[in-house]
Amino acid sequence: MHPPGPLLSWARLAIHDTCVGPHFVPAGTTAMVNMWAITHDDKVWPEPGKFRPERFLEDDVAIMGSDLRLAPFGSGRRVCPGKAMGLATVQLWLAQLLHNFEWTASHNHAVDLSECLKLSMEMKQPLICKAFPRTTSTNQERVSDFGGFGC
Ligand code: HEM
Repeated sequence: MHPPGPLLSWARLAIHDTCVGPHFVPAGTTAMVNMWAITHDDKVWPEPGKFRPERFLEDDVAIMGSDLRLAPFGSGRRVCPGKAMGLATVQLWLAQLLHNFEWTASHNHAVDLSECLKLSMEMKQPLICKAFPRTTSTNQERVSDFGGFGC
């Protein structure tokens, strides 16, 4: 829903006249896929602005490129060749962070999911949260305020 690369692909050049749905695309046209617009279109995703991860339990959506409602790695012959590695790496980071720390929002900084469009999609406001190690006996010792990246 928040594609890290909002403009999915680098520019593509139509080398022949062609049609995409009802749209005629003449040869020589440069085109880009705006994945951000697709994932924020309420005709495609009900209430796209809401953080509702359970939507993926209700509707099984393939993310490897065969379902164009959500294709963070692109699709077709130029699909990301690192998609399996990317998924495994992100899942490993996330699992390790959740396994080793308990996370809470910072009292002083509310979670703000606003986005800032750059070459990649960044958070407008840094995500500030507190991490408590799960391994300490009290489990209450504050380790750090973790500041994510923002614009
Ligand atoms: C979460 C991690 C990743 C995301 C979200 C991602 C996303 C993307 C996207 C959207 C494209 C453009 C696809 C298109 O044009 O249709 C792409 C292309 C590409 N990615 Fe990734 N990628 C990730 C990880 C990786 C990794 C780990 C590697 C290599 C080890 C990699 C290598 C490439 C290459 C070489 C291309 C260009 C493919 C081509 O133009 O033929 N990516 N990636």
